[in-house]
Amino acid sequence: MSERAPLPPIAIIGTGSMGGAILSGLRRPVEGADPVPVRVTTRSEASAAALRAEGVDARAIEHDSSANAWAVEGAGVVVLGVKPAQIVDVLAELAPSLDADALVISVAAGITTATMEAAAPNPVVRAMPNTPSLVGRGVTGVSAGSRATAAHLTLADDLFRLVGTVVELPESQIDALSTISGSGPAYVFLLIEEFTKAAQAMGFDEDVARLMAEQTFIGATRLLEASGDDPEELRRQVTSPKGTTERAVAVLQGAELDRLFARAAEAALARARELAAGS
Ligand SMILES: NC(=O)C1=CN([C@@H]2O[C@H](COP(=O)(O)OP(=O)(O)OC[C@H]3O[C@@H](n4cnc5c(N)ncnc54)[C@H](O)[C@@H]3O)[C@@H](O)[C@H]2O)C=CC1
Ligand SMILES: O=C(O)[C@@H]1CCC=N1
Repeated sequence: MSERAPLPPIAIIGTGSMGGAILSGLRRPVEGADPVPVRVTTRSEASAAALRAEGVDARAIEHDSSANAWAVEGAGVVVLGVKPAQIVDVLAELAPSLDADALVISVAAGITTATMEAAAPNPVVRAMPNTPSLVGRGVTGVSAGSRATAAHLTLADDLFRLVGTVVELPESQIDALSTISGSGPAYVFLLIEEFTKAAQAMGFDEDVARLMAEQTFIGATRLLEASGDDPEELRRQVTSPKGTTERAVAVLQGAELDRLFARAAEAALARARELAAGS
């Protein structure tokens, strides 16, 4: 996360929530390191203009139909940040413009390296990041396709290490990782939303309710990180015997919270398989 490995020029095709998070990580200044040259594209001219206003080399396909070809010209790494259903078409369209050794990295849910390899002759890596990459605290699973060498995988690792932690794993586990760390920030934000509503139901104004809910989550996760203790031990420290927390935790466990999380992850996995099948 701290040391920046020298990276070749990078193109990001599709700079929305996830592509934008990766872009922000890449643009964070690192002492003693030159900025990584990055070209990015979006569909709409409005979002490309907003990026240009922040100093990003951005073009929109709506405005310039050759924008994607421009972005990949001379790029050593091409990150595909478009929707899963667009990956094959976008990659096939890009194929004639790609440098032969350019590494293509897709972050799309469900789309396999075999599917990408059928669309372009380049080496491919499949990655599953998450939006905390925006603040350098992402978790990214990476898996190499059949044409990618160890050096290509290292390149993908180096790129995603700039925006957080990287886990190398077999492609058969990428969808499962996605159900936990890829989607996980949404589960956390949902819990904060529900926690806020519970505070409002107790009579607090929305501002105070949000402050209590958000700062409690942030404080608890900082404590988890700083202490190095297990979450179970930290929970025990809050749960006084015969106290108030014990009652609340009993309600949550009585609602089979464990099964609920397992079911949610299974639902996400099933959807990844649908996306892989093109639906
Ligand atoms: N949002 C998330 O937390 C995560 C998303 N992903 C994956 O990232 C990909 C993108 O998802 P989001 O960022 O959420 O979607 P998004 O809708 O925010 O971003 C998609 C971007 O692609 C651009 N775009 C559409 N067609 C294009 C084209 N032909 N050429 C160039 N740009 C084009 C759009 O303008 C937009 O900027 C998906 O494949 C998703 O599975 C992966 C991990 C986490
Ligand atoms: O919801 C999705 O399909 C993407 C993949 C993981 C997080 N967002």
